[in-house]
Amino acid sequence: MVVGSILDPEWAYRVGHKPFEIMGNDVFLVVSPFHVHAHIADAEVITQITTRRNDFPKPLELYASLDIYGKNLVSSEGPEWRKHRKLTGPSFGERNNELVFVEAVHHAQSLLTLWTGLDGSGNKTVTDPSKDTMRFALYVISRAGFDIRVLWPHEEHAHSQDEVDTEDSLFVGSQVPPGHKMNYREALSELLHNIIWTQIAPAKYLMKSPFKAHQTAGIAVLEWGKYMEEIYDRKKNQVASGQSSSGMDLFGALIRGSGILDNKKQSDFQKSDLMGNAFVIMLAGHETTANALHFSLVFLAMDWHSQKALQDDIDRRMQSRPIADWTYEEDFMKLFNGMPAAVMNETLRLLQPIVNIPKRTEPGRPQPFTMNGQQYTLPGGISIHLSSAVHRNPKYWPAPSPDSETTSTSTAHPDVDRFRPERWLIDAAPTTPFVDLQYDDEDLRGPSGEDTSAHLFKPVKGSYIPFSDGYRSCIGRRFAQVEILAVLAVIFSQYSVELAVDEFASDAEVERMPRGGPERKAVWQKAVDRADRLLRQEMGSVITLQLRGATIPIRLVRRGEERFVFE
Ligand code: HEM
Repeated sequence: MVVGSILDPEWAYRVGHKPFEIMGNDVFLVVSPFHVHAHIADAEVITQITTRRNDFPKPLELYASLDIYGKNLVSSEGPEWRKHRKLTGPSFGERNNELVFVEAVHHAQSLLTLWTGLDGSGNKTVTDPSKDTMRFALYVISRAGFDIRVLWPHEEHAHSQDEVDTEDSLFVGSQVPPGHKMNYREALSELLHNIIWTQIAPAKYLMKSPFKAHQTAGIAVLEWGKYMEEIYDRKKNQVASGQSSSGMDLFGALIRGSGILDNKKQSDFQKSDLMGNAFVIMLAGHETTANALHFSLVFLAMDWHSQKALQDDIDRRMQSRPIADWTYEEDFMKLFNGMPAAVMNETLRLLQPIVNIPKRTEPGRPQPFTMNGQQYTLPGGISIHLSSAVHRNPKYWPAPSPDSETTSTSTAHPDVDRFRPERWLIDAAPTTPFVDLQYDDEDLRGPSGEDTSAHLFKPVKGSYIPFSDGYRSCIGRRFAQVEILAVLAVIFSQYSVELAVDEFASDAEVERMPRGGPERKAVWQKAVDRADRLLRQEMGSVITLQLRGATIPIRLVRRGEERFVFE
């Protein structure tokens, strides 16, 4: 069973820590005549790998598909990576988080309107919430990062063309603008869906292929490139004329930082470097966050007690102040120290968007490491997988107190494999003081501060790596945390999320079943079992881990109007 499982590249998501238990070790090698793979679920070893950047570089061949528009921060190593990190790093400082918070709150309300209707009554089935969370996260990064305002279809009528034309920012909506074949959102979403094809041929040849998927990929590559060109030209003119924009203004910062407009100096950068970075930040900046939001909603819909605890915690922390008064400065830390962060952390623990963080050793350069006081060596020229199974390694993840209730899926799964955000609340007092990594160059670092709140359970260093760790950790970690916590707070301060049960019973049938009674519970349980099966079996990664070929429909209902509450 284990041998069969580990041939699946995403086995760590499907079977968790089991193979390590059977092997009796949290590091094991899979050796074939062609290659050696090391799988690692030990926190101490993971920390050594993430902090020794030169000994354990990234396998760049895996990132080639991200180079469509140019080399970038994600797909480079060594001195080239330093160059890209220095260019992009300054845009991710603390001062930009306010903007991310504001945009996330704004778009969260638009998302709610889409899901609950203009009158906010809700209780309508959202068949594929992942599509909308993807749209939400794309709109936040577009505005916060690139000054592009994307209008939701239900909001387009509220913006006259005159208003749109006089704004400094670029407005894009569902219309296909002149000179384009796809709207902005379609171009990126088609590109991401079909990115694999970009590896077999350049866009202009893909467009001539008899296969629809190839043609779509080709068009999407060119379309997205055109949008980027337009944004670049617009920004270039703004920078050249000394205009400044608020917030991250990533493109502006890239143009200024690269010195590309400075005719007197030889720049280290080319336009393709700016395009390449803009593309990967847009991509990395929305798919991961969208998944985390989507899965948080589904997990909470399956677990009424955790959802209620979340709502109570948000009410207590935000004290029913109107959403319009929420600010990053006053409110982010409240959310980061409480149940909203516990929900976010637990979702990322169970469904880490990048299942195996890939590293390697250089050929001919074996690398020593220590584990439990013993010295070992990883051979040179091998692939290394920092396995998300470390997130389900029982030695790092104590169960929450037995009296923290759960209505979630059956207790058939071991605790460590279940969604229990309460496990993050078990040690509410700050434990050891936070010790930040020493970076040899401050410009190379991403966001400062802790991965998780000091007021919540503090995982052993290296045992919780949804954002990776060390030098090559996620530069957008704080961006993502601000965004996810803001949207969770907006949604759950007003609404509850439930699984839609349309497949099992009509609305009229549900209404006839007594509230809280066994008949209703049986229907709800069917929806939970289906969702549980899909989340455990039907996911796959193209770039990040997502549901593939199936959806888990949900409904948002006003708080107090829930249909499926069982004590
Ligand atoms: C829940 C949300 C997110 C998760 C779980 C996540 C996870 C990760 C992980 C695991 C890596 C390391 C990848 C590797 O080693 O191959 C990474 C890198 C990166 N992430 Fe994120 N990310 C998230 C959100 C974001 C956001 C919002 C942005 C930008 C706005 C972003 C931009 C990047 C970039 C540019 C890198 C490459 C950094 C480097 O190599 O120096 N990510 N992310």
